[in-house]
Amino acid sequence: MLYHVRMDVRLPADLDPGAREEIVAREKEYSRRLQRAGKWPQLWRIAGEYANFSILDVADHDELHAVLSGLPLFPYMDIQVTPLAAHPSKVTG
Ligand SMILES: O=C(O)CC1=CCC(=O)O1
Repeated sequence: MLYHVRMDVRLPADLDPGAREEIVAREKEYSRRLQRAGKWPQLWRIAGEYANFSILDVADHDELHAVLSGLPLFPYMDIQVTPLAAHPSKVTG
């Protein structure tokens, strides 16, 4: 199943710079592992914001929740999920 996900990152302004660097590095590694596995096929920065639009390709809502709640930055994110269905006018092939 495909999901459109918006993630807004809201790290505390007073977060220790070393802790910030460490959690962002873990986030990068976590997302790259999922990208290589084909579960995170699209990742776009929203221009001018510390936020992204992503497309996640996972089995179901439960796997989506597991992926999102496993994000190192999950405690510092606002997340909006939109499940995607096939559009009848889409040309395929
Ligand atoms: O920087 C972000 O938008 C948060 C994020 C999600 C995956 C990643 O590598 O960073």
